[in-house]
Amino acid sequence: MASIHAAKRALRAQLKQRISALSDPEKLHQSQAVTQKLLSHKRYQAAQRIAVFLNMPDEIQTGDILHDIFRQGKACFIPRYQRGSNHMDMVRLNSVEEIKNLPVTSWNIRQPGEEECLEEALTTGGLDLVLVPGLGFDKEGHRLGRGKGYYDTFLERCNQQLSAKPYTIALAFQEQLCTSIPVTDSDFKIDEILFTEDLEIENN
Ligand SMILES: Nc1nc2c(c(=O)[nH]1)N(C=O)[C@@H](CNc1ccc(C(=O)N[C@@H](CCC(=O)O)C(=O)O)cc1)CN2
Ligand SMILES: Nc1ncnc2c1ncn2[C@@H]1O[C@H](COP(=O)(O)OP(=O)(O)OP(=O)(O)O)[C@@H](O)[C@H]1O
Ligand SMILES: [Mg+2]
Repeated sequence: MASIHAAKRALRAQLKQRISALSDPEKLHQSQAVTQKLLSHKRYQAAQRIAVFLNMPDEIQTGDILHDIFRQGKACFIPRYQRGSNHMDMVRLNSVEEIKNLPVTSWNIRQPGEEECLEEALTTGGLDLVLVPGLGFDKEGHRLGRGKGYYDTFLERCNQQLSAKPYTIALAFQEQLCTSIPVTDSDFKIDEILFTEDLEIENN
């Protein structure tokens, strides 16, 4: 167990370095390719309720996806995590314009303030699709996140509370593909990972 945590920590550091070496044009190019793949994906097109993250600088850029979700009239939910725990809710975002008015957390992520009373995906009809961020992925659908367990815990709650569990798609730069990711029992397997090139991975 301790060695898995150490292996995860080492791989996280390595992946952060690898991603930070990508230039802005390269990140933009890969983000556009992944976005195109997602927008033409059957699961995306059929989904009415979608959870999407507001990307950090080292993640696939989700701006065009957010615009498309609203253009298509789908319901959009974004993470609101609680610092110091592994609790995260997916809360309703009503328009793309709202994003720029959201406060920035100490980890530099835009998200609604805790005092705001917002529609929560899990109590108002669940989710059809969860777009999942992460630092690294392997072909089995294993995922390495940022080490706080927010998505693992959230997806576990989806399974407990929802009759239909959401489909999960991770969005990643090619550089985030690893030969294998060390995992424990609480790590959730992602249904599918979208990369730039012809490397898509399906796990069902
Ligand atoms: N765009 C985006 N939003 C997201 C996530 C994500 O991975 N991406 N999350 C997915 O979980 C949640 C936030 N989780 C996070 C977990 C760790 C760090 C982070 O930067 N940690 C520092 C070290 C923190 C510390 O130990 O004090 C670091 O990595 O340098 C950021 C976000 C919810 N929102
Ligand atoms: N379903 C769960 N319930 C309770 N604790 C969990 C759950 N999943 C993970 N954790 C705990 O969260 C911590 C971080 O887990 P892990 O190292 O897998 O993070 P991660 O998957 O990289 O992060 P994230 O999911 O936030 O992107 C671990 O201590 C783990 O035991
Ligand atoms: Mg995990």
